[in-house]
Amino acid sequence: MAVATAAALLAALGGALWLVSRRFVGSRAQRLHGHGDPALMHGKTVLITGANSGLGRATAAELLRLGARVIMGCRDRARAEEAAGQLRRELAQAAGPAPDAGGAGELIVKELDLASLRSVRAFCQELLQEEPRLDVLINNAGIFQCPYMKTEDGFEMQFGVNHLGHFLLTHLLLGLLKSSAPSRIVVVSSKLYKYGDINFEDLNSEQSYNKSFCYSRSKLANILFTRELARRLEGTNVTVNVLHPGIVRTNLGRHIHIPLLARPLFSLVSWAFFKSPLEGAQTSIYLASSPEVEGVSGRYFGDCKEEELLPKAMDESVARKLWDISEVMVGILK
Ligand SMILES: NC(=O)C1=CN([C@@H]2O[C@H](COP(=O)(O)OP(=O)(O)OC[C@H]3O[C@@H](n4cnc5c(N)ncnc54)[C@H](OP(=O)(O)O)[C@@H]3O)[C@@H](O)[C@H]2O)C=CC1
Ligand SMILES: CC1=C(/C=C/C(C)=C/C=C/C(C)=C/C=O)C(C)(C)CCC1
Repeated sequence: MAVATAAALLAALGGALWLVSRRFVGSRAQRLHGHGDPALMHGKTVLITGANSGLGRATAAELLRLGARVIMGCRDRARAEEAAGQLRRELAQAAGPAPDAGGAGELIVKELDLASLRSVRAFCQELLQEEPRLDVLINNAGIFQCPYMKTEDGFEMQFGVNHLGHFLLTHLLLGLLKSSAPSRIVVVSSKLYKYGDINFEDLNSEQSYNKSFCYSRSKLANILFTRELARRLEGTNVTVNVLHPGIVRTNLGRHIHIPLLARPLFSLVSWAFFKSPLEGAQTSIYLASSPEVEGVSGRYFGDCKEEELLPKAMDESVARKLWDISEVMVGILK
């Protein structure tokens, strides 16, 4: 009995030490790649969708630190202004009492609801009037496993926001990206694409709705979109790449129901095993800024390295068909 208790205590102590050391090591390894030049993004304009929270917020913070003019495309102005204020304060604190004048970038908040094609069009119209250039577009915003809902235009919400909203956004900004070339498009997908399929006969999930399948389908659509766009952009000096960030502690899981009593345990587990937003944002930052990926297009990345895709994510005929149907759905082609 005494031996069993001692063993249990030792195991608990060992586990706790391991968790703490993992966090300690993790915090030292938050930045996977050195951004060498602190003014790497000076003079560059970057648009990040969903930049008020999680990965988008961390990506905005880093690119701002590297000197970019960062446009935060967010659906809720109040939440976005609050995040922008915090980011500006963090930057000022990091700069200390004698900030390097002209070194850090600039943050601009703009309203963009990807669940509304009207909002996407209004956002782009304003951006095209105000911005002479766009060097990087980061399609980051996303919604995960929500209950069945439709966008303003009647699309299943996850497919509508994660794929179709970004599809129209990219289409409307492509001219500016081309005239700003060399320029980059970065698409945030997920490893969960593996469990999705593009079921063309029910893209709005009216016959049946499975929230996990629909999330995976939208993330597979992100990859097929990237590969088809890369093909169409050959020779333009505009590149497009897609990534998965790993499992990251963000607000994405807001629609997952966890019983009240289990939440502390879940928080502990996520604290120990999930990446921090800054760790999770490394591949987005890398693809947006690193000279290493200059000219690289149509590839899939994780942890700042290229990874292989399943055949279903490389199927050119599915990618073309999805492209054609998406054009009709967002009203580019009647
Ligand atoms: N966290 C993870 O483990 C993983 C995340 N990802 C992907 O990373 C991306 C970022 O997610 P993450 O940072 O984790 O999650 P968060 O929920 O923290 O951030 C998502 C962002 O998307 C915004 N958003 C949601 N719906 C809309 C909309 N209709 N219009 C405009 N913006 C919208 C949210 O705005 P608001 O704050 O107003 O809700 C928020 O800013 C997503 O594409 C997600 O699929 C992929 C794999 C794993
Ligand atoms: C961290 C965390 C949660 C979980 C989030 C999860 C599990 C998100 C997983 C997202 C993945 C794997 C997306 C892949 O594309 C909860 C439930 C909101 C509770 C509060 C803390």
